[in-house]
Amino acid sequence: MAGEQRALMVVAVALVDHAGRVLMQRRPADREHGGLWEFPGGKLEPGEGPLAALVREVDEELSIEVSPGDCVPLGFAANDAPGIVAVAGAPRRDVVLLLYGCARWRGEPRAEEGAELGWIAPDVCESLEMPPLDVPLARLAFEYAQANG
Ligand SMILES: Nc1nc2c([nH]c(=O)n2[C@@H]2O[C@H](COP(=O)(O)OP(=O)(O)OP(=O)(O)O)[C@@H](O)[C@H]2O)c(=O)[nH]1
Repeated sequence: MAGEQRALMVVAVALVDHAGRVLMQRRPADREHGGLWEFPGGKLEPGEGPLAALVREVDEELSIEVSPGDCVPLGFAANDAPGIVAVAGAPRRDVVLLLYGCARWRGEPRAEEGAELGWIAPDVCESLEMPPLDVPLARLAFEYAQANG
């Protein structure tokens, strides 16, 4: 329906290496959720499907190439679920975050300007501060990393 308010759809990837670590990105300090560690990704553009958005976002944010066939849906999180606590100062809106796992890519991941990248081991994950929807998805990411790293 015209003018209907829909949830913001965001797609993200858990890239895993052979040591079972997961690539995470620290958001630039001056942005929403600044300083928090998240799975790389971003918003779907109008008319775009989640896999197309994922391929585009990893190219833009990490300068790497992934094939849709190498990306496995791991799960999703939405902020109307019980237990999801918004970060102070973040706008109130419905967001759905779709997480994919991926163990194959071309190129060397590079951080975009102002961001930082880290290969995160499972034992370090607990100590990272993340945006609310990335928190429940981290468990799925590390399970995938353990099975596919
Ligand atoms: N990963 C993640 N993103 C969230 C959560 N909650 C929430 O509002 N978002 C928002 O979802 C959007 C993700 O898209 P994005 O990564 O392309 O956004 P951005 O601010 O980096 O880039 P932009 O300049 O395109 O807006 C951001 O506006 C982010 O703040 C969450 O819990 N996890």
